[in-house]
Amino acid sequence: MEFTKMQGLGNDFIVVYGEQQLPADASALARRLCDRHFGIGADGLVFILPSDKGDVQMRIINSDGSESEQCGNAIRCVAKYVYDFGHVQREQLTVETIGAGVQQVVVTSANSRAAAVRVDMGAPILEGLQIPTTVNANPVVNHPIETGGSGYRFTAVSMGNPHCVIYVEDAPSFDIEAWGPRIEHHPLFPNKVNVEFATVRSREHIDMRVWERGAGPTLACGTGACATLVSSVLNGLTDRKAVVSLKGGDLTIEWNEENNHVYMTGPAEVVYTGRLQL
Ligand SMILES: N[C@@H](CCC[C@H](N)C(=O)O)C(=O)O
Repeated sequence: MEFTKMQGLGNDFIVVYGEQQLPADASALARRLCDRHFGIGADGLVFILPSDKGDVQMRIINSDGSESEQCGNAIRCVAKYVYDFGHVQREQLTVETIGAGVQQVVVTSANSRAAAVRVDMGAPILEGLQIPTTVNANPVVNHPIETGGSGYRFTAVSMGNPHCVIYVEDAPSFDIEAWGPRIEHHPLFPNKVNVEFATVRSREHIDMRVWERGAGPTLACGTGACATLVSSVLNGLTDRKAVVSLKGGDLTIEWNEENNHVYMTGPAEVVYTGRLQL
């Protein structure tokens, strides 16, 4: 099986193209291949599959073997893959996802390669039970969460996958390893949750660190950056367009007032291509 190692702001994926459907052993394969010592090493295993609704379908399996409904950094990698390798020779293309429908993607190219990718990530889901959280409110903003006496407050947003945004004094130095896993598995979130720890620096700039459901600490999370911007607008902390700075770099996120859609712009890179001995 051929694969391509790709990354978006250091959120890294093993990308497989050419399968007709998700392999039955995709979960076990992800656990094995994503292992950083005994496998290739990645945050997730991504399959680019045929689609009858868009140009391609994306399926993303986290490094723990669980499937996610959506992944912002992987969508940009998928767009770059199909554009750079000539599978879709258009700068505007569509990617079908499990949790967020068909997404419109625009590639900006340089020397016939995708240099930046802008994704219409669709409308955020703000209704508590749909996110899902057990909090029956719409939206779920600045809600208390008790975990080991922490007394944090969170805002919940789904971008197709669930997110819990918590504001802290200094996100870059925050101990996400201590708090991330407790909140990921908290009973408030029946499908578990991705956890974003954010610090608003100005109305156009947010620092964020992420603990991902099924993957742990990663260098960046596209859907997490979108959820953080939406949360920051709901809390009156930022304007509707801001740069979200992650450990792996910056994403520009905009929540459009007219159509309610969230737009994410950022890079994607090919690291290398290889062949798997299965
Ligand atoms: N890194 C991703 C999100 C990947 C899936 C996530 N761990 C989940 O389980 O929902 C992104 O860039 O959005």
